[in-house]
Amino acid sequence: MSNVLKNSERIAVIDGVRTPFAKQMTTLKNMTSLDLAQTIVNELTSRHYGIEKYIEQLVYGQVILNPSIPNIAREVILGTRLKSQIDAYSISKACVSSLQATINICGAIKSGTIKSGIAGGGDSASNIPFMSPDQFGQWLLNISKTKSFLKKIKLLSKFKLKYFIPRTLSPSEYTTGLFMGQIAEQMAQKYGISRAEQDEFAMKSHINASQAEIEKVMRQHISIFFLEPYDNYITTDNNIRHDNEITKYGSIKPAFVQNIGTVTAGNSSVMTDGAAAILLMSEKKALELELEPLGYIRAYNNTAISVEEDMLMGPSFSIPRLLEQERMSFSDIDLFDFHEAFAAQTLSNITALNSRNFLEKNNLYNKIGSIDLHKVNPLGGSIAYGHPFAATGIRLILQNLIQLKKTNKNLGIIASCAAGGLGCSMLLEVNSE
Ligand SMILES: CC(=O)CC(=O)SCCNC(=O)CCNC(=O)[C@H](O)C(C)(C)COP(=O)(O)OP(=O)(O)OC[C@H]1O[C@@H](n2cnc3c(N)ncnc32)[C@H](O)[C@@H]1OP(=O)(O)O
Repeated sequence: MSNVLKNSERIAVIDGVRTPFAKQMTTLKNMTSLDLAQTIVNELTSRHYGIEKYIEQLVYGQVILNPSIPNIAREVILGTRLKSQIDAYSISKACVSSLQATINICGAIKSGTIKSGIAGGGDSASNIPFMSPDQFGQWLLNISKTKSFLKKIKLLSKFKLKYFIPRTLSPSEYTTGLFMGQIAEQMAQKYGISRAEQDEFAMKSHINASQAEIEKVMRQHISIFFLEPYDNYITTDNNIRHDNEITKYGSIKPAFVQNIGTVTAGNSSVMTDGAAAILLMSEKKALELELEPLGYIRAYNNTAISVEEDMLMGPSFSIPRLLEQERMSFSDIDLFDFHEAFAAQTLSNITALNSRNFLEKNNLYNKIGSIDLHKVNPLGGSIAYGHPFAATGIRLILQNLIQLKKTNKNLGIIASCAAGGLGCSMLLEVNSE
């Protein structure tokens, strides 16, 4: 599924902000997903005096769903300074959730339904809902629906101890039952990505992110985050390593396939808490309000592939389709920001994109040339920052636009794989006028 937004209809990214990203069960552990979402949307809107009256819709993505808050987007509206008349809905699309939230707002703007909206996404990996087994719920329902006292007693006697065994978020893919890390191992084997290459790539992610933090490249777009009881605050991501030695990476044991595996804690993204949001507007409305956008969303592509093998290869299908739509090749693109679920997954995608064989075999547009690795994730990626699933897409958009602007460049591509064989890519453009 593709969409090209013609120049005259570009969607302006007015501004964006994210929380600092924090490793699971660290500084943000006491913030629920809703706390993170409300805080970040409040922060975004408070940066633009009077903007609330122009916002017409909010779409918010989440992966770790809380059944007691089925529409978190609406709770964001009701718990912030935004008008209760603003439409809001929530979506869940694995790691591309906030990219899909962005695409939905773009679609609503393009169709003329709205002129301005907020897209966001985030997850708290520290606050995972635990559920009772289904049989426990049915047992309780049966008891409550039974009118006869004797029958109730009989049902009570059928209680089983296993009802106390909680179920929670599974780190494995539902259909195949495979862990994401196992899938990354499978891809590393198929695309010939060695452990040394993975470690090197992961270390580069940390080195680049560390440098970006020192240079405060993203500082304006990372909120100062006050921690309850509000006598303390954080401003930086806490997973970035500033002391990188390749020998340390090499000494970490495989995490998903014992002994012979190559995917480790060092070359994987970690479970993370965080949220992000962007303010989107039609180009015309932005001009009318005399707002200077960070940049524009020019086109995007959503792709789905099979889950049996290579499940995290979505970008390798999505990007050629995006380039074909735009009649472009890699040499036209100044900067790439790819989600790094695992070094093995990112490198497998880059290898496939650079392989004429792969493109031809999959009937993909093959006049795309090859990716210059120096243009990939120059500010670091998910391995260093962490990966609060539904926030990562918007982190990619922000990072890409800020770096394009800083380096006086114009066009960027961001891309992410997602569980379920999904992939999404976007073509971004800075305000070059
Ligand atoms: C969902 C989608 O739609 C698409 C996707 O994105 S798929 C990806 C989804 N995400 C995942 O699957 C999460 C993958 N990651 C994980 O499951 C876990 O991080 C993991 C199993 C790989 C590791 O977990 P863990 O064992 O708790 O790691 P952790 O304790 O932090 O690190 C282990 C050791 O390595 C060390 N280490 C980690 N990174 C290091 C680095 N960069 N340099 C040096 N040492 C490092 C740690 O210090 C630690 O050392 P000690 O044992 O001495 O303390």
